[in-house]
Parts: sequence; C-alpha cells; structure tokens
Amino acid sequence: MAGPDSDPDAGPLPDGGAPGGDPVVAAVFDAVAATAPEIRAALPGRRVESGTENASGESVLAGDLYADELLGDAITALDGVGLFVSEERETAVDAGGAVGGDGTGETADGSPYAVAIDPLDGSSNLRSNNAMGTVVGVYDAPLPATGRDLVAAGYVLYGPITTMVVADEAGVREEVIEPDGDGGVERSVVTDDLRLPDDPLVYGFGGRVPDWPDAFTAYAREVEDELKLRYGGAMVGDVNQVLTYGGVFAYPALVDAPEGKLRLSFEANPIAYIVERAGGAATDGERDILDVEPDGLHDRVPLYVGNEDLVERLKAALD
Ligand SMILES: O=P(O)(O)OC[C@H]1O[C@](O)(COP(=O)(O)O)[C@@H](O)[C@@H]1O
Ligand SMILES: [Mg+2]
Ligand SMILES: [Mg+2]
Repeated sequence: MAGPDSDPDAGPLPDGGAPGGDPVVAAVFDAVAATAPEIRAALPGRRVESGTENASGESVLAGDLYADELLGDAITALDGVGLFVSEERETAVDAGGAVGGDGTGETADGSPYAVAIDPLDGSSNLRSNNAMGTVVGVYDAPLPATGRDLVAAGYVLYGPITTMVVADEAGVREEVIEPDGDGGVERSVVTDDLRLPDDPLVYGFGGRVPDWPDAFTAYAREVEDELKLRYGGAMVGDVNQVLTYGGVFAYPALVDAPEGKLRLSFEANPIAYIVERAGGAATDGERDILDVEPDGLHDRVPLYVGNEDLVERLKAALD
C-alpha cells in the first residue's frame, strides 16, 4: 500500500464520496463511511456477549449486533439496494426489491444490487482491544451468488486510525475516515491506486497448527522461512497487512473443518475481489474464490489470498 503522500491527486473527497463510478456503489460506501465513527464510538460499552448465536453457530457480542443494526438501517434505506444480507442474520432482508419465498431473494428491476456485510470482523478482538473491521460486498445478483457478481467490495479497519479500502472496476482506493465535529465525516484519499507490493514481507495463517492438513503445514514451513509472521486474529487487519507489505493471508481448510472458518458471501468474496483488483490472487485451494458456487448464504470456504506467486505455490503444494 502506498504511503500517505504517494499520490499527488490524493486529497479530500467531495460531498457524496468518490467522483464518477456507480452512484449506488458510491451511496453504499458513503453510508458505510458515515457509520464508521458511530460504530467505533459504541465499541467500549459493547464488549460483552449478547447471549445469542448467529447463523454460523458463533456467539454474538453486543458490538456485533449494534454494528449490524446501524449498517442494516443505513444500507436498506438506500435507493438502488434491493436486498441486504448480514453474517449476523439468518435470512436476507428485503430492502425495497422483490424477495423470493426462500429468503435469499430476487432483486428487482431498477433496484438491482444486493449488499452483504460482516458488520464486525474479528469481533473476538473486542475483549483484548485489538484491530477489527467491517466488510462489505455489493453484488449485482440475488444472493447467494458467486464473487463474479460483485461490482464493488470494501472494508473499514478500526485500527489506531479508521481507514476504508474500496475496490470497484476502476481500481482500489484507500481513505482515512474522521469525524468532522459536526455529526458527519471527513474523508481523505490516501491512494486511489492501491497495489500489492511486488516483494512480499508478511504472512498470517489462522487455525491451530495441529489442525492444519499436512500439505498446508509443509507450505507454511517454507513461507515462515521467507516472510515475517503477522497474525492479529481479524481477517480485515491481517489482509490489510498483506495489502500494505505484500505477502499471504490464509484461513485454511482444517482437518476437521474442510471448509475452514470464513464465510464466502460476507468475507471471502469481498476480500478476494479487493486483493485481485490490487494485483493479487485468491483461491480456495483449487479455484479462484470468485468462481466458488455457493449453496447457501452462510457457506464457509477456505481462503488463501496475497501475492500471485505465493498463492500459486500454495495451490501447487495442496495439489
Ligand atoms: O480466532 P481464529 O480462529 O484465529 O479466527 C480468526 C478469524 O475469525 C474471524 O474473526 C471471523 O470473523 P468474525 O469475527 O466476523 O466472526 C476472522 O476475522 C479471523 O480471520
Ligand atoms: Mg468476519
Ligand atoms: Mg463478524
């Protein structure tokens, strides 16, 4: 990722977000940027369990629910969004378009996009006060769909500063988001041409080492000889390190969980789209993540993303 002064055209965004591009996509990321300071401000009081489980059978924190509600309200209110799905909701929400009886919906004419979010990614980091994020995918199709139907994807990273990375057909942009002191946000572009560095430096792999299949362990042994370990337990934070320094992130297939942990619609597809637009690659071990055909909204998938040669080596190792 380029440094703050690297792009001579970088600077504050005009009202309404980035110029040009798809207006619905711009409106989605305007809404996401606008909620980011509110989500951040709400976290200190929401580090406790909510007492519920989500559709993936995971315990939900109060922060997960708060972010889900805030983002759900903001995104379903947008013109041009027909369907809203979230990691924290069992079924899809009709956001103004026609929704089919099975809950996964059909998007309506003139309101074609479906937005999928992981409201708080890495929320187990809330207790230990480490980085977390929000992941967003904008699909031009009813969900579940493949990542080929993404028209844009992005994430917010709640780190020492709040940043947002957005990828669409024009490329990948990184912004800093700050409250403007007037109830709104000030957004400044760090770069509008984010590219993975050619010389990779870091790796981060999830799951317990004894649970890794032997072929992945052998690959990891090679990689740890070449790169520095950077694993923080939030996909968004760990992928952001890969985008910044070059390298590889994986939440692999595990011996007892061949689908891994991460969810295709909310996590793997948007991250694969962003990394590929930034010049990298993403695979489930066999095929491009964006080609994985989903059966259900909450499907999981192994995810390996980063510099192309590292991902190609991984594929060869798992073969
Ligand atoms: O705690 P583990 O097993 O390392 O898992 C970490 C992974 O799980 C996640 O936290 C799952 O995301 P959620 O927090 O949205 O459920 C990823 O962000 C991260 O890569
Ligand atoms: Mg997540
Ligand atoms: Mg989450």
